[in-house]
Amino acid sequence: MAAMARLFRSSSSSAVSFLNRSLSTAAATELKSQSLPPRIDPKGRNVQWVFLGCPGVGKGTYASRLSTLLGVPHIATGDLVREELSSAGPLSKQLEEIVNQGKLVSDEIIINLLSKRLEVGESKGEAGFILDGFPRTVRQAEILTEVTDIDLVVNLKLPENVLLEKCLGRRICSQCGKNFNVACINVKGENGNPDISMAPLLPPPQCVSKLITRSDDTETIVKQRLRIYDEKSQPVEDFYRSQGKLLEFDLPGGIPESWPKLLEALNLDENEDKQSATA
Ligand SMILES: Nc1ncnc2c1ncn2[C@@H]1O[C@H](COP(=O)(O)OP(=O)(O)O)[C@@H](O)[C@H]1O
Repeated sequence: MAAMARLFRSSSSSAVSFLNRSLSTAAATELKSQSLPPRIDPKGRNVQWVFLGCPGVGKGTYASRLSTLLGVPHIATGDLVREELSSAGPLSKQLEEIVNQGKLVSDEIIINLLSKRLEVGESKGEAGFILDGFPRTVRQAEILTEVTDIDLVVNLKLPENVLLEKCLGRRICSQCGKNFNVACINVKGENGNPDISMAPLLPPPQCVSKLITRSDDTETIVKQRLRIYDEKSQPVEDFYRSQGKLLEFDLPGGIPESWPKLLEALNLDENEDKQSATA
């Protein structure tokens, strides 16, 4: 990640102006040759990963767990948007309208927010990254390809009716920021797919009175976000599939069933990696 931020800056006075320029020109081609070494995890793998998946699939949950395990930052563009939205800055009103209609923020704005986040990370010496919610359009994916090498793209999948229930059950503690889910999901598998059950992820007593629901987690807006995912983000899956970087992962259930299987699919061992990551 520091590599990515440095790469942006090496061609211009700031990462923000670099990324903005790359939206309108093909300037990034020249930069590609200046790539810096990526972050390598203790087992010798690169950790410059992207998490794809529909709203509510659990990208944030699994990306965040993996970021702790591998010692790389979890960067969620949805969080960057929400931070900007609540900051009462110049973009705040505009972002609120877009997000509450379930639409995507413009590539320009999202790249600005991501660049700023990368610069902060660079100043702290961060290396590697797990991106969650970016790229969400083929244009964003193309820009990312110009500025850094992505090693792996994990595509998390759940049936649409489960996604809707999960979004509607999502709750966030306004104090500690942790995510919970009050939905109790039991969905019969269709067309030969297995049944899916997910126990609620309930908050501890100290969070109960502080729970909030995201303003875009209403049925109408979630359905709109799912529709927009199909239209704008599904092609991003194809983009990475054609490069052989896509790992498809059908979530078998909630965290207790899915987490060990995801680690297995990624060829990671929780205990071993924790030890070597901290060695
Ligand atoms: N890469 C992106 N491009 C455009 N808009 C984005 C991007 N990432 C986040 N957003 C905006 O922030 C909102 C919330 O994002 P996120 O928390 O990732 O939600 P979701 O649960 O829909 O995946 C999105 O609906 C969209 O308006």
